[in-house]
Amino acid sequence: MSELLEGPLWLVGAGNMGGAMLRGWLAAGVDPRQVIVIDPAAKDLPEGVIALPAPPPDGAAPAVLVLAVKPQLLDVVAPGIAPALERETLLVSILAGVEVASLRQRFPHPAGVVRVMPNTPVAIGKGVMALHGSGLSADAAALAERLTRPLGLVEWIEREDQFDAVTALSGCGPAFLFRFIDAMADAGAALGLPADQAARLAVATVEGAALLAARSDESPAILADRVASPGGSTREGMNVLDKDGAIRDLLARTLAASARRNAEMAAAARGE
Ligand SMILES: NC(=O)C1=CN([C@@H]2O[C@H](COP(=O)(O)OP(=O)(O)OC[C@H]3O[C@@H](n4cnc5c(N)ncnc54)[C@H](O)[C@@H]3O)[C@@H](O)[C@H]2O)C=CC1
Ligand SMILES: O=C(O)[C@@H]1CCC=N1
Repeated sequence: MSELLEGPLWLVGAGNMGGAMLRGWLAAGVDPRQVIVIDPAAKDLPEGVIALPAPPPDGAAPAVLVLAVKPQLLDVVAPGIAPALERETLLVSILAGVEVASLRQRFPHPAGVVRVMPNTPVAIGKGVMALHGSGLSADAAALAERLTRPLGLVEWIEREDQFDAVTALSGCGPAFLFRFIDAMADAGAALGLPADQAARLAVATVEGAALLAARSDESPAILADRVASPGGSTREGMNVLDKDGAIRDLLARTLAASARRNAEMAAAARGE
């Protein structure tokens, strides 16, 4: 048994996000034999992890149940899983837009429920995990922390109604940044660089800038000013990004669209 986990963890759905969390946990020292993946189509599972198409027939409940299927599949998986859980099982859901009340409706036994909004960099321990708990004992909250800390930054979110915003910012955020990296690389190639070299430069520039921002006491605005010498070339470029609030407006509309979609998924899970 690892120190992270004292009983079995069932992972329902081991696709892009569930699989990334699983790799993060194993890298953090979880014993693969403590994990049961319940996913009829799981691919490329790490060695030692038990994979089953349905809950194990022995009737033993898991210590932790992690729900990681598409939100639209909630009502497909819940009837098969819910009866196998007990009051002490910690229910962890990463389903975008599915509220605690909607989870409790489908999974009535667990006392403690945690909504987690992760992102894919958890696979390398550099993720962001936003947590919102309901009915958590001190032990259950500590278990949720132990499980998420090795995967990256953990932030507890007081109000569940802030989850759509968190999802848009840090849950969806990696995809927006990957688009930004591609667009920067394409722009460099359009100026005459070989495409593969432009791609390497773009990734390394974003990596370095993000690490510098993370480690610096200065705000990103100050760090940007440090790059932009007065009358120099950075200022000319930033003038394009800043014209009429172009980049702020673009990101405000991008996050608002994602948050809106989350709210729609929440309504669907409420049966509206
Ligand atoms: N991909 C991401 O970056 C993030 C995803 N999420 C949430 O994670 C959840 C999963 O998303 P992804 O991993 O991207 O989707 P995915 O499609 O990659 O993975 C879903 C997995 O569920 C499995 N599955 C399908 N039917 C099943 C069933 N009846 N029983 C058990 N497993 C079944 C599939 O085989 C697949 O492996 C979603 O609810 C999403 O909102 C949350 C944060 C970030
Ligand atoms: O696209 C989605 O619905 C999920 C939520 C956050 C990232 N992926």
